[in-house]
Amino acid sequence: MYKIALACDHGGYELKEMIAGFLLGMGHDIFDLGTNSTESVDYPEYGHRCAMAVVHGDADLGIVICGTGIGISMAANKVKGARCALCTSVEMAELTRKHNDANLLALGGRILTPEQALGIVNAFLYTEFEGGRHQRRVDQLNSY
Ligand SMILES: O=C(CO)[C@H](O)[C@H](O)COP(=O)(O)O
Repeated sequence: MYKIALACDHGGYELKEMIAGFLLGMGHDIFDLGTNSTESVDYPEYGHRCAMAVVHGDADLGIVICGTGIGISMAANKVKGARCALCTSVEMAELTRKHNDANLLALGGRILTPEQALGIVNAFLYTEFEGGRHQRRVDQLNSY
């Protein structure tokens, strides 16, 4: 079971709440970093907050959500050690775990259906990093 940090802006709030329920139902711990309503907020603060929690070991993995997933993934990736992947398909979620050892997943609350989002989250949580040649590349990412 994982401890998973969650953060969103107003565009991702409804999807965050649904994912939180899904994760709790599967027995994971969650670390909810907000926002906690549909009132307008600025996504950089939330993406940064979630990535800091993961990089500092307060959570095993993070999930960040804004309207598109783009801005909040940009914010998360500003944090050294964060490897945040914006995914729109199960295949992308599997490949970013296998190849990039992504430690944060970004989703678009205005882009994905709830069913698509849960499939992506499930794939992200249950796919392992393959290591090997990919480790060398992740090491390069981590060195910048
Ligand atoms: O997707 C996003 C960033 O990438 C934001 O959720 C979006 O820009 C918010 O827009 P608005 O203030 O019009 O609700």
